[in-house]
Amino acid sequence: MSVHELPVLPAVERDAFRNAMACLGAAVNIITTDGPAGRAGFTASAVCSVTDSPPTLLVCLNRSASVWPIFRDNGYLCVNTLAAGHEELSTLFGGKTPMADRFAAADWHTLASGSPLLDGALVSFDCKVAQVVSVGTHDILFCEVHALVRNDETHGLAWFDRGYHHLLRQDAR
Ligand SMILES: NC(=O)C1=CN([C@@H]2O[C@H](COP(=O)(O)OP(=O)(O)OC[C@H]3O[C@@H](n4cnc5c(N)ncnc54)[C@H](O)[C@@H]3O)[C@@H](O)[C@H]2O)C=CC1
Ligand SMILES: Cc1cc2nc3c(=O)[nH]c(=O)nc-3n(C[C@H](O)[C@H](O)[C@H](O)COP(=O)(O)O)c2cc1C
Repeated sequence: MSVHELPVLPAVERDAFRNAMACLGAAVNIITTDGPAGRAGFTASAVCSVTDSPPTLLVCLNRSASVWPIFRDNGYLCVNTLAAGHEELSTLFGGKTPMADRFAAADWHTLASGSPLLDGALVSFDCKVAQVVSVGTHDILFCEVHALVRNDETHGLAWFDRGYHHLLRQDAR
């Protein structure tokens, strides 16, 4: 049997990787949870669809974030995709602000899972965390979607080139 030698590839610097990732436009989301471990929320652009059967999305959360143990212990969360105009809220949930101040800046409803739904979000996904996989510094939370709330009147918000950009719906252009 022949042994196939795998190529040894060079490492990419962390900053070069981040500069490259800044070229990828992404939706901006506030991920929330509330339960026995308490209430928490953080801004995340590392969110994407995994499969529609069962409806599942993933959220990548840095294990060094202050909110990490709260999400680990509650096991339920809501992905609130931000709309145009939510830039300040996104920055507030982007770190280093006390949790009470983050939540005081907007209006919320409680979902079946107990997680806070952001009033005026473009769309909200109420989820149960079905599986967690650790890769490097982050946990990948695979989230089964159990309820949806859409707000079809608002425009979208994207994070691109380290700044916010409004995404207008077709009929508004
Ligand atoms: N996946 C993540 O954990 C992300 C974290 N952030 C955090 O938000 C702050 C501002 O970010 P930017 O202004 O976009 O500038 P930045 O230079 O820190 O990041 C540029 C891009 O690299 C990626 N990135 C940043 N930190 C990462 C991490 N720890 N792991 C994996 N990918 C990462 C993201 O795609 C980000 O948009 C930073 O503290 C950054 O660490 C931002 C986006 C994603
Ligand atoms: C635009 C933006 C996108 C972010 N995306 C992520 C992400 O996908 N995953 C993540 O772990 N942190 C992300 N962060 C950083 C977290 O929001 C931040 O670490 C979190 O609020 C916890 O901060 P704390 O430890 O000060 O509480 C992002 C920040 C910003 C401003």
